[in-house]
Amino acid sequence: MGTVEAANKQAIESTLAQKKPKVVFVLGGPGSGKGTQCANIVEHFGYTHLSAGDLLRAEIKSGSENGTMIQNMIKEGKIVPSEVTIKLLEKAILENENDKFLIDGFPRNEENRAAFEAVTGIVPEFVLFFDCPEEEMEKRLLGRNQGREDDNIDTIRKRFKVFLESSLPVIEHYDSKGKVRKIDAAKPVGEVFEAVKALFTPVDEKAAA
Ligand SMILES: Nc1ncnc2c1ncn2[C@@H]1O[C@H](COP(=O)(O)OP(=O)(O)OP(=O)(O)O)[C@@H](O)[C@H]1O
Ligand SMILES: Nc1ccn([C@@H]2O[C@H](COP(=O)(O)O)[C@@H](O)[C@H]2O)c(=O)n1
Ligand SMILES: [Mg+2]
Repeated sequence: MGTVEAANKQAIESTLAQKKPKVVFVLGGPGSGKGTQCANIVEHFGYTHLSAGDLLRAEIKSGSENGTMIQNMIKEGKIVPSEVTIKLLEKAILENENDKFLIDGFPRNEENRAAFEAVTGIVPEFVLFFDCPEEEMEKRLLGRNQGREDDNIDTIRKRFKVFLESSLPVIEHYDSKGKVRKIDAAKPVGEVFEAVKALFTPVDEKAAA
């Protein structure tokens, strides 16, 4: 890394440390409904939604030098190196005036988790975990129809394997710290959101209701 690049990196990290954003990680298997529920949380609770997958897909579209590498990784259901994804997340947090963020689909593996913590110093308020059987997730992904290159049966199977082998251990890590809020995501969208709402509604409002 050159001197200017290193100075820029340091400036971003110190600005981020001053901003002290409130972060909720939103995790769950592919197709468990993370994006769907994040949209509801944004509408009701004023968070900003940052999907790591969406940021990576936008990076491909922008024609960035990492675009081809990211596209190949996504096609194979593999996890992009942390430095790439963290840089995109840092930029998105700093460019937004909000101070509370839903970070969807990140951290996806131990490397993501440890690097994000080391680089940003941000510890999540809690981790929202959408628990859903594979059979249901597969059905949802095959019916999603959003033109995603990774929504085909071969890549879906690879994504499930990566979720089990690399992402579940991250959820277990946060569970051991008492940070995981597990939601039954196999239910209809409205019922899932009722369970989500209870987690975001301040305790005093719940008492008054
Ligand atoms: N509770 C639900 N019941 C039935 N269908 C759902 C439910 N939640 C989401 N869906 C549908 O399932 C598909 C996947 O949902 P969504 O994109 O929110 O999942 P995701 O967890 O963000 O997936 P990915 O990890 O691939 O980004 C979408 O077509 C969505 O409309
Ligand atoms: N932390 C992450 C998040 C995502 N990816 C890659 O993007 C793909 C799609 O992610 P979605 O959350 O939108 O499903 C995912 O399969 C990975 O290839 C990543 O590398 N790191
Ligand atoms: Mg999504």
